[in-house]
Order: sequence, then structure tokens, then C-alpha cells
Amino acid sequence: VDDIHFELTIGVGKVVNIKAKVNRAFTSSMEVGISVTCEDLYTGRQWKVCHAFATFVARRTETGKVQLKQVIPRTHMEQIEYSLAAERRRMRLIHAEIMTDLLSSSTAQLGECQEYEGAVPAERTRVESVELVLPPHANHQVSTFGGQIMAWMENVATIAARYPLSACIC
Ligand SMILES: CC(=O)SCCNC(=O)CCNC(=O)[C@H](O)C(C)(C)COP(=O)(O)OP(=O)(O)OC[C@H]1O[C@@H](n2cnc3c(N)ncnc32)[C@H](O)[C@@H]1OP(=O)(O)O
Repeated sequence: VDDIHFELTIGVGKVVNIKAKVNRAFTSSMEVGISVTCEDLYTGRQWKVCHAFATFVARRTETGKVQLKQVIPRTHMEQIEYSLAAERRRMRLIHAEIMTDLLSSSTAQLGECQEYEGAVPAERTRVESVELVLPPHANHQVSTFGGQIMAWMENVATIAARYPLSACIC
């Protein structure tokens, strides 16, 4: 899944509408656009919450790479999404390549770190959480929901962020 930016929150009692549509099928991968909107039951007001693009890849079989059925764009909007999907795919592949290069060259770029008064040693911000995966955490293929893993990650990251924050308040 590409970056997800939450523009607004969704409160308890609100209605959430999630829409997904295949923008383009490539060879063994496809891009699915997902949008989330929210509705207030009492006022009828609706607002956009977030939008994301997910890439699904069909696993190779013994006979090799899977060839997906193509998805034909018919409307003007579908044609725009179809073209943009190819550009986004290109960016994802470049990004993955750059990250691999960066990781392999990062040790060569290590420099001297400046010392600051009251600074928190990075090691002190380390937080670890242990979770047991239970049936409600998993999808129909018994894989843990990505969103569940993200929720756990966010909780642990919030706790890790408390040291630099407390240093600002003092
Ligand atoms: C909670 C969750 O998120 S569950 C999901 C957890 N994630 C996973 O299981 C993914 C683990 N990774 C993998 O299985 C592999 O690395 C894959 C499938 C992503 C790539 O496999 P590879 O063996 O490198 O295969 P290959 O290079 O042939 O790529 C297969 C397809 O994936 C696409 N792909 C590969 N990397 C990326 C990427 N970073 N972004 C988008 N598409 C990608 C390729 O373009 C190709 O698509 P195409 O056949 O339509 O041209």
C-alpha cells in the first residue's frame, strides 16, 4: 500500500464508506484504488477521510508468472486512472530501487554526530511490544490485517516519541 494520509478523523457513531476499484492490471500485479468517506447520520454531512493505492501481486505458480486478465477503462475518469496507474507503478519501482541503493551505501555515509545539551540517547527511545495474533486480527486467508499491524506500530511509535516531546515541555 502506498502512503496513506488521513485528512480527517472518524468519530464513534459515524458511518464509514469504503470504495475500491481496480485501476489497472499489469502482468502479474494490479493497482487498486481505495477511498474512504465518512457520514454523519444526523446531519447527512459527508467528508473524505483518506485515499490509498494498493498493489496486489499474484504469486508465481510452478508454471511461472501469472498473467492477469486485463481491466478495460471505459469512462474518461477510468482512462485517466488507467494512465496514472502506470506512472505510479513506475514511481514505486524507482522508489524501491533507490531505497535498496541507499541501504547498501548507508554505512559509507556515516558522519560525525553533533552533541546537544539535554539530548536523549537514541537507545533510550527504544520501545518494544509483544502481541499475540488472535482470530479477530486476521482476514479470511488467516493473515493478520495490515491495518491491525499498523495500529500496533502506531501505538509503539507514540510511546517511543514521548522522550523528545518531554524534553521540549521541560
Ligand atoms: C499486511 C500486508 O501487507 S500482507 C502483504 C505482505 N507483503 C508481501 O507478502 C509481499 C512480499 N514480497 C513479495 O512477495 C515480492 O517481493 C513481490 C511479489 C512484491 C515481488 O516479487 P518478485 O519476485 O520480485 O517478482 P517480480 O520482480 O517479477 O515482480 C512481480 C510483480 O510485482 C511488481 N512489483 C515488485 N515490486 C513492487 C513494488 N515495490 N511496488 C509495486 N509493484 C511491485 C512488479 O512490477 C511485478 O508486476 P508485473 O508482473 O505486473 O510486472
